[in-house]
Amino acid sequence: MQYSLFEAPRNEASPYKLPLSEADVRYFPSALSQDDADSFFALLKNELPWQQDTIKLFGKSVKIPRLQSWHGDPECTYTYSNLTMAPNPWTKSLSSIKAKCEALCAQSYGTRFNSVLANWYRDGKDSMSFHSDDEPELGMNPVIASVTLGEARPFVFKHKETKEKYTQVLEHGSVLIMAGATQSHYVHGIAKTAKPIGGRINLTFRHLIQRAR
Ligand SMILES: O=C(O)CCC(=O)C(=O)O
Ligand SMILES: [Fe+2]
Repeated sequence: MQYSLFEAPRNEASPYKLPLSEADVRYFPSALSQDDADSFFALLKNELPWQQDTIKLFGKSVKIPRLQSWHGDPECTYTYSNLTMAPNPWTKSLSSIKAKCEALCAQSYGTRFNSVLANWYRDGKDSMSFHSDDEPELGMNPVIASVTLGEARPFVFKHKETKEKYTQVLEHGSVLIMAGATQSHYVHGIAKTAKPIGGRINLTFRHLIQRAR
């Protein structure tokens, strides 16, 4: 059977390009096989040193509504909402998922990642508020690869000027690549839900630029 361009099965070789103006976002629904996604979920859940960090918001200390773990090459210290994190080392699973993301990026961007922020959303009460990944150490127009394991959650983009929203459900084993001017024009986030849902791990692979000391 022949597929027309529009009926082509969604697979790793043909990402879905999100219909967002002034952005470059590609979605690979089954970048990881079901078996790999299942085993990485179980491994990472147990092996990463998850912690609930505290950030300063308007002068007040607040616990973030999820657990996090920051990993990367030794020089990759990261500052996020006044929180400075020294990197934990790469684990075998993280390095192997990183290689997969680099392969997906190879043709269009050639990005090599040197760090990853892991987030553990324990249930529907855990969330991430709207933000852009636009810290100076990410440089202009960063390429960020976001891997989802576990419960699928809606990922919402909101245009900074028009406020227009677009939602992509991020499924188990998927990879979403944000590139180009995406961070300049959009914020993104994961909302809370009252539905009884399971846990989700998200990994955002990043390339940090070293600042001159
Ligand atoms: O959990 C997600 O899908 C989003 C994570 C995210 O935006 C981030 O880590 O910067
Ligand atoms: Fe983000």
